[in-house]
Amino acid sequence: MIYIYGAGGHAKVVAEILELRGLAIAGFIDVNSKTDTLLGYPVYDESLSLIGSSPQLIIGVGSNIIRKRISESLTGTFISAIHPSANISTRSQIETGTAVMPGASINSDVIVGRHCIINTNCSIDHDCVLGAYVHVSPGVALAGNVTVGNGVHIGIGSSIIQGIKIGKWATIGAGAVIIKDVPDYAVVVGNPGKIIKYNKIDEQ
Ligand SMILES: CC(=O)SCCNC(=O)CCNC(=O)[C@H](O)C(C)(C)COP(=O)(O)OP(=O)(O)OC[C@H]1O[C@@H](n2cnc3c(N)ncnc32)[C@H](O)[C@@H]1OP(=O)(O)O
Repeated sequence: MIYIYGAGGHAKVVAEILELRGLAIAGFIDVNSKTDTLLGYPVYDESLSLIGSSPQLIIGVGSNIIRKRISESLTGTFISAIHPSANISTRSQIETGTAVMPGASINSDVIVGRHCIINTNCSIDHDCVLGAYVHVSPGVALAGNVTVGNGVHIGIGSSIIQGIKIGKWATIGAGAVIIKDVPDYAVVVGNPGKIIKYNKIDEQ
């Protein structure tokens, strides 16, 4: 039985992937939840230590920094959730805790780190390397050999040309076109992408 940490919209999508995979869901865990059930499963507000000593779980929270903090505070066996319609090269590698949404394509020799979100209908082309806690939003296109640091959010519908390096905890705005490397923590918007500010992230 698998617990999904979080009980918002992203958690619902993760739950439906697990259902399609035939995996049994024990319920959701969310200390801030306003409901007792979600999608017909119980929502618990107690800590995992009360539920079991070594549960299977996946973090269904959209915020990259919150996924990082939760993953570091929990003990258990993290699993991945890969939608059956995702096209994933057998030569690519997806680390534990990562969710891959419907229609996502991941081509040859890609590495995707732990606790990432590879969202609906995005494409990640050959030889890309993504760190941990990355969110690739719906409809994003990463060309070949793109490197993405830990905690990066790549906004919906954006495009990154081949060989680009995106620094850790950077944000790429919705619809941006990235043709130059992006420094750590930078927030980049537009076509061509320009830095508008820097994220202030406490990584601890
Ligand atoms: C299934 C799902 O829902 S997955 C979630 C998908 N969601 C996304 O991809 C969201 C991506 N987020 C964005 O694009 C955001 O607008 C961000 C993160 C880039 C910026 O957000 P904020 O920090 O709140 O910045 P804010 O809204 O104050 O905008 C700052 C300036 O940048 C401009 N700007 C913001 N986003 C963009 C964008 N995507 N493209 C062009 N310009 C933009 C604003 O117009 C504003 O300009 P101004 O100062 O001239 O008025």
